Amino acid sequence: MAEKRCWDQSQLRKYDIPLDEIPRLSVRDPRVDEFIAENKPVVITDTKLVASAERWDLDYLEQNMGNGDFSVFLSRNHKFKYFDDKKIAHASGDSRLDFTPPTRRVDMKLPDFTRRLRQWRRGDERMYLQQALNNTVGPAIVQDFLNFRWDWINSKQRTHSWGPLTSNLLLIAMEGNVTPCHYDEQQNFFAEVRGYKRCILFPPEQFECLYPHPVYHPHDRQSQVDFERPDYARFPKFREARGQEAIVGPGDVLYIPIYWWHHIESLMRGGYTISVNFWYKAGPTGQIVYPLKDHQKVAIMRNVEKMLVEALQDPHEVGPLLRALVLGRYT
Ligand SMILES: CCC[C@@H](CC(=O)O)C(=O)C(=O)O
Ligand SMILES: [Zn+2]
Repeated sequence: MAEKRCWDQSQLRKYDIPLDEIPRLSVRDPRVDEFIAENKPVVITDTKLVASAERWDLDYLEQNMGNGDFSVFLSRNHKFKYFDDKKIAHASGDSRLDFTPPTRRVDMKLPDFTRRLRQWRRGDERMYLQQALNNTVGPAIVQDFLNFRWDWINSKQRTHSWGPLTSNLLLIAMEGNVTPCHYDEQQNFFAEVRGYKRCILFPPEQFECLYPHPVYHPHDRQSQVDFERPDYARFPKFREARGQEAIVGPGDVLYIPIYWWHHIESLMRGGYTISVNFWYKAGPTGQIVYPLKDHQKVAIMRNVEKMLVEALQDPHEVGPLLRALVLGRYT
């Protein structure tokens, strides 16, 4: 029986990128573990992982989130491109780094956030609450958190020898908000609690099509390509990018494998969305097997960049040195 779809194509932003579909498998399907073992994305349904959060809406959160401060990012447009503010200071020695932060972070109490959300008018800065769940939340939220299906997710962590859980981010986005394409160095079970999010993923081997900022740059790990207005002159291989897409809704859990690129948007005209992610450190590398996997080569490239910036001090000398090393010799 065809699932009743709660969204339509008009709610998705238009990109000129060919997209395949990420498989959706029931939590009881044994192929789920095969996908995770192979570091391949999959939408897992019926996990009940965050079923205890099904009742989370703005009113409930306002009543029960306690009086703690929450990190809210503000943007003058719909994009919330992550940046590492520690790298601004470091790179500021490099005068030619013309970095202007695309968003600003403010601390807000939950009631302030929900009020500003309700009062939001076109032209106001968009908001995106992104806060690690911690012990400042109220007892009802603690109870909901403790009632997450830790048995299921802990069994996945064990089965696949992942490292420790590092954090659960509570994500409350306005409809239409976009987290532009980037990769993380952690395994991620991305649980959708409320609303619908469109996730576009690319495998690590598409590194050459997605042109990440240099490692020393505040936008390290983020793609330089603006999906809405790609600069094919600077990023010609972006034409070869081919993504995998999933629209996740309440109760869905998307496995975002470590080092996989992902662009995530809250559907337009879909109302605010609530997600909780589960980030895990990678497991031990174990036996090195050749040829190396693509994500291992990304890790090697990161280390080479870090070593060269450290050795040369001036990041602008890295390009010329690598060109001298490669051109006419390793080409
Ligand atoms: C700050 C993290 C945001 C999230 C994307 C999104 O839901 O907007 C993501 O990129 C991840 O879970 O890795
Ligand atoms: Zn991410």
